[in-house]
Amino acid sequence: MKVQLPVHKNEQRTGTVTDLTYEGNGVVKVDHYPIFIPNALPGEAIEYVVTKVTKNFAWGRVLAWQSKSPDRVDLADQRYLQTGIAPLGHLAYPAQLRFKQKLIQDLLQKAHLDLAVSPTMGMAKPYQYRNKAQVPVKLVKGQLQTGFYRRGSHQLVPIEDFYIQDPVIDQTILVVRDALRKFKLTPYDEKTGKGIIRTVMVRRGYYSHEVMVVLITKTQHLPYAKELTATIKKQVPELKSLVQNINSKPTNKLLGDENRLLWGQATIEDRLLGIDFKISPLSFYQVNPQQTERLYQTAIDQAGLDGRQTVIDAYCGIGTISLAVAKHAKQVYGVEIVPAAIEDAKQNAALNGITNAKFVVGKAEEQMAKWQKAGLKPDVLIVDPPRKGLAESLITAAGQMAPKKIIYVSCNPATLVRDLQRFVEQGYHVTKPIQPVDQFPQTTHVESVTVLERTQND
Ligand SMILES: C[S@@+](CC[C@H](N)C(=O)[O-])C[C@H]1O[C@@H](n2cnc3c(N)ncnc32)[C@H](O)[C@@H]1O
Repeated sequence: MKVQLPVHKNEQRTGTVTDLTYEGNGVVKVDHYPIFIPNALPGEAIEYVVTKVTKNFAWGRVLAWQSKSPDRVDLADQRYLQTGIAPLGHLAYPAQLRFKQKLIQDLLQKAHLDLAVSPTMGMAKPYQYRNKAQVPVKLVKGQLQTGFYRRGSHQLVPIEDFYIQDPVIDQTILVVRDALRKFKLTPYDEKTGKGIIRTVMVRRGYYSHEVMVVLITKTQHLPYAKELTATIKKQVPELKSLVQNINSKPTNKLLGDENRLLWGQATIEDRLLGIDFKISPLSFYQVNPQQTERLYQTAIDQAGLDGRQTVIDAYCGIGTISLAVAKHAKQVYGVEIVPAAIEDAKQNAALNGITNAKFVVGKAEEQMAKWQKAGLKPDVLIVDPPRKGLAESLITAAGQMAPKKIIYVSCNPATLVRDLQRFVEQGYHVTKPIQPVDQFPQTTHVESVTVLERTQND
């Protein structure tokens, strides 16, 4: 039987936006049927056209505004919305912070969890914060360009000012782009498999100001390598490392496994929470150092350490939290699935003279069960999982290990709320308002810190 839908494709309608989705799209409802409309904000009356219809929802595009939200800001460049560089760039920053707080509140309410959420900790300057850029290189109208892909496509939109990146990184990308043009290096073409340059990656230490440039190539051979090096070195005074990374596979994966040092050092250094880190082209490193410090400091403060505790840092990555915690704990154990990250964590521990942090490669859920069987009794468990949240077996093992406190650093409120319900079943309860911290201003990402304590002592 054909379902009668309340709207049809290409229909022009008027409506009032009632909500903003977790992806930053406005929502207009027709008889409870939602239509998602980019660049439309709650409270706005709009004329729109329906662009796509499915059984449960539709998509639309704004044709005109009859009234605009007081929270709307005129984004100077619409390309930031089109590419997804700044999907909330049209929303005033205080409203972005409220949006992130409300997103967690709404999910808690849906799950019937009566918990408080503090106002989101924001940045004084919520742009130009990223310490790393990865920009594709493509031929556009016959000219080599750097920029960003249009949302949901591989169509390059040329961009010079990336708005949320350190401006020195933006300038460095232009130097590299112009050097590639000068020596007529060809961008890699996904369709034909021909061409040389795939992506340019630039990192700059927030405290150290050291710059690393990585040219990701399809081919082993990089023509004019000497000339490119000399040009980039001359025009980027803070350059410390210039690397060619070879990625010859037809893949969406950004980096290949092979690095060739073209000039300078193989790594750059920066600091986080007073700890020095060496960063190589393949290392994971947090992209908003200022807010990472606030996020992790919040987590560490909540752990209430006085030098006597044993702490587990599950999903420890390169050990940022573990190493910062080590100063305030008796012993720290970190587990992480990526071997290279654990290598970095060990090296960073040595670099900083930290001897009370042990790092293990493995799945956190399996390692937790092993530690539990071996009789490890942590006082505090810190978890900082990827978006999919915690494995149920980890929560069970945590329940059996019975740490007094669990600090949950989350980058996805939906899985956070699911996991909080499971922790309640394991005898834990949330003792403080959940603290959102804005790690990615102008985007829809929501990070937060939650403190759980054991309900009954056993
Ligand atoms: C949000 S990051 C944590 C970053 C870390 N706190 C840092 O500062 O480097 C999540 C980490 O979990 C790791 N991971 C993903 N699944 C895992 C698993 N099953 N067990 C252990 N680690 C895992 C990822 O490789 C990633 O490093």
